[in-house]
Amino acid sequence: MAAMRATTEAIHRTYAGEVDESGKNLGIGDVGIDQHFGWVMANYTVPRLADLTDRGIALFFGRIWMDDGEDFHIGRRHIRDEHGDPLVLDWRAPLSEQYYRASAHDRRDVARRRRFGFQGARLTGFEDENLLFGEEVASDILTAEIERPRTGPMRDIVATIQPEQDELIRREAGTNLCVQGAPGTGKTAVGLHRAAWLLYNYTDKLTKSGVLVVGPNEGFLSYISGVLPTLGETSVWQTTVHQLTGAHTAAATDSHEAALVKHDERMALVCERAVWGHVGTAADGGVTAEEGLLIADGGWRWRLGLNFLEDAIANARKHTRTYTAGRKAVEEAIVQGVRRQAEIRSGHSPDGKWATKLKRTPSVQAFLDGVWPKLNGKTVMKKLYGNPDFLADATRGILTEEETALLTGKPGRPTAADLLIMDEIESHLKLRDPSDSYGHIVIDEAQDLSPMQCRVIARRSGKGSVTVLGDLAQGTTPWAAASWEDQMRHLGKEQVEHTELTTGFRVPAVIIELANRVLPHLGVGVAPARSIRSDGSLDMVATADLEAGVRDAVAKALREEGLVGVIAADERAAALRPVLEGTDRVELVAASLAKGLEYDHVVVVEPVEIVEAPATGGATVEGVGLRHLYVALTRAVSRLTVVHARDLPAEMRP
Ligand SMILES: Nc1ncnc2c1ncn2[C@@H]1O[C@H](COP(=O)(O)OP(=O)(O)OP(=O)(O)O)[C@@H](O)[C@H]1O
Repeated sequence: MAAMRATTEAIHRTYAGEVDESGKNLGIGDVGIDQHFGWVMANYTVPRLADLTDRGIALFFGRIWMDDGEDFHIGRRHIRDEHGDPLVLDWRAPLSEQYYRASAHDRRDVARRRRFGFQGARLTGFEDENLLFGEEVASDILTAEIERPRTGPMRDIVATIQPEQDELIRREAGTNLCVQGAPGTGKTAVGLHRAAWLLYNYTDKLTKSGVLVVGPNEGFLSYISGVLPTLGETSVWQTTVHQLTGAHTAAATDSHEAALVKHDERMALVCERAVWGHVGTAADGGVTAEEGLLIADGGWRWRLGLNFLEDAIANARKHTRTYTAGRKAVEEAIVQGVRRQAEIRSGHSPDGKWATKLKRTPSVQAFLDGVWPKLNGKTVMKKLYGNPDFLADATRGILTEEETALLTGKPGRPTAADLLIMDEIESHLKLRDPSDSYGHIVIDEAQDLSPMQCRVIARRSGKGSVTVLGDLAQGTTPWAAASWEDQMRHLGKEQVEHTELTTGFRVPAVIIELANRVLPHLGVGVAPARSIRSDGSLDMVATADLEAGVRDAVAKALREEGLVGVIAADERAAALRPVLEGTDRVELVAASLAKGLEYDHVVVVEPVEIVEAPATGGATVEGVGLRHLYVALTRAVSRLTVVHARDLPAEMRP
C-alpha cells in the first residue's frame, strides 16, 4: 500500500500545480487536452490518497488456495504489486465470495482456506481449513472476534462474515430484501456491509443516485456511523427517520390518540381525497350547456362546448398522476380545442406565443380556477384542519366520526405526524424530482415505522431498491408492524425476498434463554435466536435497596474489561443519573432507547418497572413494556445482571 501511495503521490505532485485548493483549474501548464488531463488527474488523486492512508488496521484477513494452484489474499481493499497484479483482493470483489462461502460440502474450487487473526495491524495467529480433505474448523478467530470486549461504536465484520450473511450482502442491486432476525443475529451488520458491497460493485449507478441508511434515533446512528467509513465508504448518507421526515422540526405534539390516526394507512386515502376532491365539473367553472365557454382572442370569439370540457376534465383526471399536472392538461386541452377551430377558420395553425396568450385569457383562468383550483400543501392542510365540512367530506367512509374529530392542528405549527400528512398531500400535487430519490435505502429497525412513515421513505426510494431489517418482537411504537408483508407494501415494494436470521452472534446462550422466555408473550410469530456462544454469565440479584444494588452491580461489572450499560425504565433511568455520575465506561440508557445498542456487561434495573412503564409520551400501548424488557435483556455481549427489589415479571420466570 505504501508503494501504491507513493505512485499516487508522484502523480498528484506532477499535476497539482494545475489546480488551486478549491479544485478549480488555474489554466497554467500545458494547453488543451494535456491541461484538462492534468486537472482531472490532480482531482482524481485527492480522494485516492485519502483512501490509501494507513489506518492501523490489517490490510488482509484471509487467504484461499484454489484447485488450479492460484492463491489470493482477501482484505479490506485491493492491493496490487508493481506490475499491477493483485496481491490482496477487496472483500467485495466477486472472487472473494469464494472465501466467505466455500465449505467442505460445497468447495467452490477452493482447496484450502486460511483465516488470520489480528489485533490492530499486528498478526496474532492463523487457522487453516483443508477443504479438499473435508476439514471444517470451528473458528477460534470468529469466537475471539465476537467475544472481544467492546470499547465504543460498532465495528465492521469483514474478517468474519458468515456464509448466510454473505449471501444476503451480495444479493444483486435490484433485490428488495426484507430480513427478520432475532436480537443480535447481525441484521445491522448485514445492512451496512450490503451498502458497502453495493457501492463497490455498482459504483457508477449508485454514487450518482446515492445510498441512504435510515436508523431509529441519534444514539443508534452514532453507534453505527463509523462502520461504513472504516470500510472506505464515506458517501453514504446516514439519517434518522425523524430527520428524513422532517419530524425534528415539529413545533407541536399530538395526543396519543391523534397520532395513532395520523400515522394510520387510511390517512393516505384521506390525503388523496383532500387533494383530488377539489376537481369540479365544467359547471363549477361557470359553463352551461347553452353558452359553453366563451374565449375572447383579439378580434375573434371562440366557444368550447360543455361536452368537450367535461371530456377534457375526465381525461385529465384519468391520465395525470398529479393534481398540478391535471390542471395543465385541461388548460392544454382548451388550447387544442381553440386551435382546431382557428385552423378551420383561417387555414393556418397559430404559434406558441398565441397559445400562451390564450391560456392567460381571463375567461380561461376563471374556468380553470372554478374547475381545478390552484393548490399547495399548506392550503390543503389548512382546509383539512380548519374547515369541518371539507374534513368531513375527505374522511367520509374512511375514518369514523371519532377519529375524524382527532384530526386537528395548526399547519403553521405542525406535529411530526402533520409533516407526514403534508408530504403525502404534496405527493399528489407534484411529482418529486427523480434525482431526489436514492438508488438504495437500508432501513434498520423497520418494524417500528408507521405506514405513513413508510410511505415517505417509499417516495424517496422511487425505482430504487431497499434492504429492510428488523424484528417484529422488538416493535415498540404504537404503530409497530405486525407483518413484514404489510410493511413492504407500505414501502411500495412488490417484489421482495423475505428471509429470517436466527443465529445469534451477540448474546450468549444463558442470557438468550432468559430473553426467550419473554418472547412467546410478545404476540408475534417469530423464531427465537439460537446463540453460537456458550460462554457468558447471568446474575439475578434481589435487593431491598435498588440504588445500592445497582451501584454494587456496576462496581462488580467494572472489574472486567469493556463497556457497561445500565438499562432502566425511562423515569428510573432519570433518577439513577446522579447515582452513576462520573463513572467511566458506564452508560445509562432508558429502556425505550436501548434498541440496536450493545454492551459487554448489561445491568437491567427492576424489570417489572420496564414492563409497567408507559410508552414514550405517556401513552399506554398494549404490551410495549414487555417488548422494551425483551430489548433490554438482549443487549449484553458477555454478562447480564438483573437487579430487582420487586418480584420479577411472571413472563421472566421459567
Ligand atoms: N459474522 C460476524 N462476525 C463477528 N461479529 C459479528 C458477526 N455478525 C454479527 N456480529 C456482531 O454481533 C453483534 C450483533 O450484530 P447486530 O447489531 O448487527 O445484530 P442485530 O440483528 O442488528 O441486533 P438487534 O436486533 O439487537 O439490533 C454485533 O456486535 C456484530 O458486530
